[in-house]
Amino acid sequence: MWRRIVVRSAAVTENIRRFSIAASTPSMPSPCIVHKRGADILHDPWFNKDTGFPLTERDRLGLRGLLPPRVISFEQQYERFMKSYRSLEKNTEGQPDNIVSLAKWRILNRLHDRNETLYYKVLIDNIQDFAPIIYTPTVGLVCQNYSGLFRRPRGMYFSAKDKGEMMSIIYNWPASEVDMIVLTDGSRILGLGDLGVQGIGIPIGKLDMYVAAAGINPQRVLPIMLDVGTNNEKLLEDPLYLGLREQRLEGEEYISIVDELMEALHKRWPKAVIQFEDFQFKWAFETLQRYRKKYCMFNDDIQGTAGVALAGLLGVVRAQGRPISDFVNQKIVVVGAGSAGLGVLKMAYQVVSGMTGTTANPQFYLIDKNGLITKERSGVDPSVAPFAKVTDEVKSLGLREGSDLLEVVKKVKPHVLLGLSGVGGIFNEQVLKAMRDSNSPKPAIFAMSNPTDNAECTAADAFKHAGENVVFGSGSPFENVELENGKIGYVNQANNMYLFPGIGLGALLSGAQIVTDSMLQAASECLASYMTEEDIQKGKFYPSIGSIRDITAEVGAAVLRAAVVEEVAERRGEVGPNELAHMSKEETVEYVTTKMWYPVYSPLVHEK
Ligand SMILES: NC(=O)c1ccc[n+]([C@@H]2O[C@H](COP(=O)([O-])OP(=O)(O)OC[C@H]3O[C@@H](n4cnc5c(N)ncnc54)[C@H](O)[C@@H]3O)[C@@H](O)[C@H]2O)c1
Ligand SMILES: O=C(O)C[C@H](O)C(=O)O
Ligand SMILES: [Mg+2]
Repeated sequence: MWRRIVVRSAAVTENIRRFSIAASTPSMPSPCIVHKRGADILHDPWFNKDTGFPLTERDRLGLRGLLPPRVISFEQQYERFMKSYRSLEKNTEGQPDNIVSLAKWRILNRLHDRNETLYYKVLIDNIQDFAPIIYTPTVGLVCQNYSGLFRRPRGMYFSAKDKGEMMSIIYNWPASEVDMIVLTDGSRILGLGDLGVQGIGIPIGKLDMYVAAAGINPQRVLPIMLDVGTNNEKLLEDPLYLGLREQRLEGEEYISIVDELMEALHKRWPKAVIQFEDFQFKWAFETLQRYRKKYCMFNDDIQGTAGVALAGLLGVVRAQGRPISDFVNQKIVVVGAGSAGLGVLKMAYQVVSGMTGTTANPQFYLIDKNGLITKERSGVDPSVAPFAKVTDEVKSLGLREGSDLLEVVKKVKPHVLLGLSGVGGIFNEQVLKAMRDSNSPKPAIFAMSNPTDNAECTAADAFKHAGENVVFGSGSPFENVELENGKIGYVNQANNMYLFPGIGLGALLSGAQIVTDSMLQAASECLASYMTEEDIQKGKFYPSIGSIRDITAEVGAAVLRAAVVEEVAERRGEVGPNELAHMSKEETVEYVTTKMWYPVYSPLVHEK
């Protein structure tokens, strides 16, 4: 017995040592095997280096004569791209925002289609500037115009017509290894509604963030659109619409097609993590329940958003100068009882129960398009029911079933007003002024709906009407606000981008069979504790997007550790749960960091 333990821990120590060395020794990029030659390489964005191919490589790969003779370094290519991007910015000055954003998206997309290594290098180094183009909010505009913008396919497209054949279609994907999959059916794209096949832009944007923030190798990501029709009449009538021109599948027909796709994905890539994204309410919860114990999957809108919002809500308590345990006394009004709003409330209830050791009945209020939700409401969805308020409780405040937002804010006087309704401007002047009159020293306003026009209020309006003392977060980026007192009103981007890349990365590296609640909680706690007291006092609850790779490594490590503790981790390559269990927190972060892909030109080695 003793002998076995000693032998095992020696091996563990050796593995940890090897990783520490790997982390600290700068190494040559590993060679990359390529099964093609000549022009085929130039036309493959995974391998293409444009004018960056060294002469020896041109010789080896049959590229001589196919490129101008001069070799341009990676750094020079980078500079050249950035120069053309900056000149586009200058040339489009004064034009409408949408036109400028789309022009920026086009130039980045062209690079993405041509040379992925350079694309991800510019993306990572300029994430602050480029995230709003390849991700929220511009990605919404791209989805709305997708059929017109379409030039080249990206990812896989499955449709209702593929039923019965998905298991074979899946093998049409050229990469033998896939780590991260983001899947949508296009039914609730941001706050823009049903965009059918055009919703493919969302998985593409999310996976770009996976590469940029979590260092997932872009050769191992797979965006998927499951086109089961659309109920969007405008799209159905559009002769250039690229999806199925029929109404969405419903009921058993719908779920059986998702079942088939999930089975096919699992069969070919059993270790891949699958993120569900932008599914309409009725299927978001149903599919999560159906698959979360069977596959390594999570729903970003429900679970990723919850963790990010919770980190913000705990930040509000800290900003008020109260101990975290005071969270149980916070009055929070959540506007929007959909996938996102319910996800947030569910996690917030769990935290309160954890803190109080009892079944929670906190002062959290839920509003949907029909107003305040109470037990009196008939026909409430079972996922909403636990958050409906007891009628007598709201009566004592002078409220009733269906009370409107303004009334609720006036009577409840919440510490936090959190919007996940998809309705732009719903936090209007009156509502914001009512927040100013709440008793909180630092009222918090989270206008989390996307894209920008769907935000419940703008940052400027929040500071103007609710007072310069407010703390503010929004799903889409807004500029910081110059306040009349000469200070800066800080804008937090309260977006699930701060968690989903780390959740996916941690799940992947731990080899987790499933994504558990404690892995998700670990992610949220990690984000919540990332900000210093000084940051919090300045109203900063989330890191700046420039540090997204750093926070993602931390979140990834936290998720990985939770998976090991919960014993859902499995060996993936040379490091298994045993070795991971023996790593300190710092070693885990270091391990996760060494596993992140970074864009450099690897020497290409041809193999038949
Ligand atoms: N910031 C983030 O990270 C993040 C994450 C997920 C979702 N979101 C955004 O949240 C929004 C909602 O997403 P979802 O998946 O929950 O959508 P959903 O369709 O599931 O839910 C929307 C909810 O809003 C309610 N609603 C509609 N009109 C309302 C009104 N006038 N007043 C009050 N409530 C109203 C609906 O009744 C419904 O309960 C979207 O805009 C999405 O972009 C943001
Ligand atoms: O995509 C985003 O920016 C966040 C979120 O997943 C959403 O659906 O709005
Ligand atoms: Mg989403």
